[in-house]
Amino acid sequence: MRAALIQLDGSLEAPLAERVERAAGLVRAQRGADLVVLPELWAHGAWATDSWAESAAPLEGPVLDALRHAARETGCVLHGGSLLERLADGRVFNTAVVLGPDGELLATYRKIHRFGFDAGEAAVLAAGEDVATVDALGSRLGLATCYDLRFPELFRVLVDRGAQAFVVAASWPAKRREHWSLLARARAVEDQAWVFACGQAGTQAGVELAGGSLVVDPWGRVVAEAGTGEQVLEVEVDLGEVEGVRAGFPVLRDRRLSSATD
Ligand SMILES: NC(=O)CCC(=O)C(=O)O
Repeated sequence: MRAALIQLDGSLEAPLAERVERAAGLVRAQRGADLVVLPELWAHGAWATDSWAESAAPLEGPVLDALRHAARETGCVLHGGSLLERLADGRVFNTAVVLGPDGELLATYRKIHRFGFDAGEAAVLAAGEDVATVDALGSRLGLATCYDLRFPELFRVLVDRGAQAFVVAASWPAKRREHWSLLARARAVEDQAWVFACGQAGTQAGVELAGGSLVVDPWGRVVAEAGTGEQVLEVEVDLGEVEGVRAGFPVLRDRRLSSATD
């Protein structure tokens, strides 16, 4: 299985339509990839909180359409990063979308853990309540977004639902870069699962972004890691390795406490 993580530059200088076309073009350029991943809120700006009120929109719209077309043209499973989804009742969620090779929407995931303590995302957005998995590429993928990476219980719930790989869309800041790679590896080791973690590069709304997108195998080894600039991180992996690791070193079987949610 070939994966391509598109670590976009987070600059918001170009108009939205241009940025969407550019991101879609980069997806289309990944012909031959089975899984393509975009970062968190790449179209709206994960750190551009002040403009969220005007840029949030219903999920069905031009950005999702562009992603659908790109997935179809590339023939890949596309984790389209996340979008600011406005509901009819006015609530806004940070919603990740996964599309199939025919452009069909396979899954959505509304970010459960909002970043910012009492400000930013935590003050402006509604919290998702449901975990999400998607069956694709002969595996079950569990979805998580950025700050979620700090909450191992979410990943345990995903494992209990059969997840063998986690796809994490993020816009992690440079000042906590060490946490990013450490947490991605920790989730891989403790859950014996693949981690595909796609971040952003550059500077956005005054925040320097970490880049450093990475793919971690179910043994906790980093098999591919991006630098700090815009980059497409390509890697060939065998998702089926999970079963061998879990059978050969069966720590998940030794659990004594069940996860808090079912
Ligand atoms: N967008 C985010 O969720 C940022 C998370 C973050 O900066 C952190 O966990 O640290």
